[in-house]
Amino acid sequence: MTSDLRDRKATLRSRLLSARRALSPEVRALEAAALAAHVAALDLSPDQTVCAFLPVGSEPGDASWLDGLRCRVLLPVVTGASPLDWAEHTGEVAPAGFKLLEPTGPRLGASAIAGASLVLVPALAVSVTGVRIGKGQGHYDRSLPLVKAPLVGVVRDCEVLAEVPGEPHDVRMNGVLTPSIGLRWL
Ligand SMILES: Nc1nc2c(c(=O)[nH]1)N(C=O)[C@@H](CNc1ccc(C(=O)N[C@@H](CCC(=O)O)C(=O)O)cc1)CN2
Ligand SMILES: Nc1ncnc2c1ncn2[C@@H]1O[C@H](COP(=O)(O)OP(=O)(O)OP(=O)(O)O)[C@@H](O)[C@H]1O
Repeated sequence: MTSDLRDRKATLRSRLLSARRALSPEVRALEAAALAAHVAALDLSPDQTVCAFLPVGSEPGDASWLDGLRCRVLLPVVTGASPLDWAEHTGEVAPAGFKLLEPTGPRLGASAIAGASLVLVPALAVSVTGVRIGKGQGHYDRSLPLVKAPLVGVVRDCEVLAEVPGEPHDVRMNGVLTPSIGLRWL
């Protein structure tokens, strides 16, 4: 990666994170309720698997959307600089690195993501052409090449941008899920 691209990504990340942290608890609660309603309206059957995530910190949404999915939900587990591991969402979580809450159940292995019908991907922003920028550790970048199902970036409405600096390893999102609009295919 060129230093110019690295700088542009770092500047964009810090701008997006500052804006996220400035949001009031009231706005966050309204967004979380809206996202939970949107995922509850997705037409998933109980035998389908969705890879989702448990929002933390200033991320849009909260734990309530996981139950609204009404199917088998897998949550990510960080295992260092390798693809993410996965475990089933049962409601039991424990604090983990990066201020995350991770599921405590049996680890299913990195390949579990390949069996998902849909992957909801945390992002700081997604461009209108599907380029995603995340927290900068490459965790999802290393896992998404294993997926054949649709990839949906979960962001705020103002985080769907005209352009996001991308690299060859960035796997494009097929859609975005935002609090005001819900699921939009790109
Ligand atoms: N909820 C959630 N789970 C996730 C991710 C994510 O982005 N969100 N990940 C995506 O790859 C993986 C974990 N990777 C992460 C990498 C860096 C940071 C991080 O820098 N956290 C900051 C706080 C950022 C904030 O306020 O939003 C910190 O620890 O200070 C978090 C997660 C897997 N699980
Ligand atoms: N498929 C991959 N295999 C190995 N390393 C990778 C892969 N994809 C990305 N990386 C490395 O991960 C680091 C972070 O990448 P990038 O800046 O694109 O993060 P990001 O997409 O914002 O983060 P994340 O995926 O954690 O949300 C970079 O150093 C990059 O080289």
